[in-house]
Amino acid sequence: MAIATLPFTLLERTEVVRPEPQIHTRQAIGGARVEIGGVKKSFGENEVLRGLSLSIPAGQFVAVIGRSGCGKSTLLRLIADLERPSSGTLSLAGANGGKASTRIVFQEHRLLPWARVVENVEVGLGDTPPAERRATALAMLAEVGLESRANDWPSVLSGGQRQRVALARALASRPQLMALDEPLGALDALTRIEMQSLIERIWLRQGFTAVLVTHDVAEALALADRVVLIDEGRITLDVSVPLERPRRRGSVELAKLEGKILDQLLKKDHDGDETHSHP
Ligand SMILES: Nc1ncnc2c1ncn2[C@@H]1O[C@H](COP(=O)(O)OP(=O)(O)OP(=O)(O)O)[C@@H](O)[C@H]1O
Repeated sequence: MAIATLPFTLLERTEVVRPEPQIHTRQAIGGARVEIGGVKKSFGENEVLRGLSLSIPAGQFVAVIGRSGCGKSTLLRLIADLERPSSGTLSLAGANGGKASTRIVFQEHRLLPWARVVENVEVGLGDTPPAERRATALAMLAEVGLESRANDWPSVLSGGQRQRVALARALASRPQLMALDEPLGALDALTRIEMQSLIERIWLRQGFTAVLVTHDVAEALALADRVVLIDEGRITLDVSVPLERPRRRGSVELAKLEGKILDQLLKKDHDGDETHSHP
C-alpha cells in the first residue's frame, strides 16, 4: 500500500473541523480521560505550544499529525508526564477518578541489550511481586505474538519484533493511557501494516486511551477515532474518523476522509495564496 503523507509545506492556516459523533461503538473500560486547557510550552525563547486545548474521552484513539518540529512529541511527553507545561492545565483522570497510569512507546525500541526478551518485558512491571512478573511478562509476549522468543536476546530480533517487545513492555502494567511516539516510523511498509493491526487489536481488547504521533496520514486514518493536526502551536484541524473496524485499507471511505483532510489543507493554502497575491 502506498503510504500517503500530508503536503505539510502547503500548510499555513486552517479552520477547525469539530469531531462528529462516533458511529462505531466500543466499551471503553479503564481508559484515561485527558483534559488539556490552554497549554503553553516553551524551551527558552522557543514557544512550541501556544495555548493548545484538547479534550480526549476515556478509551478514544487519537492520532496527532503535523509538520516536523511543530510540537507533536512535546505534546505527547506532556501527556505522558515526562514534561511540565510552562502554563495552562493538563489532567489525566483514571477510570476510578484517580490519576491515570501512562506508558510511552518511542520510535527506537529502547530495549536493554544485556537482558533477555522476557526480562525486558518484566522491566515494565515495576512493583509486581517477582512470582507474578514472569507469568505476566509471558502473557504480554503472547499478546504480541512473541512468546516463543522469550529467552532470546534483543539483538537477534528483527526491527518489528523489537518494537513488539517494546509494546509488550509498555502494556505489561495495563496502563490507562498509551502514548505512541512514531512507534512504527522505522519499520518497512508491510511490517508497519501488521503492527498497526496488532496495536488496534490490543487497544480494542484492553480499552486504554491511545495517543499516536505519526507523520503518516494513512496510518492515522487506519487506527484513530480522531485525527488532530498541530500547526503553529495549536490544534488547527480536528476530524473524527467514523468508520467501522477493522478498516479496509484502500477503501473508498478512507480515501474520501484522506481527501477531506487534504482538501482542508489545500483550501487553507489556496486562501493564503490569494490573500498574499491580492493584498
Ligand atoms: N528538551 C528540549 N529542549 C529544547 N528544545 C526542545 C526540547 N524538546 C523539543 N524541543 C524543540 O521543540 C520543538 C518541537 O519539537 P518536537 O520534538 O515536539 O516536534 P515534533 O513535531 O515531534 O517533530 P518531529 O516530527 O520532527 O519529530 C522543536 O523546535 C525542538 O527543537
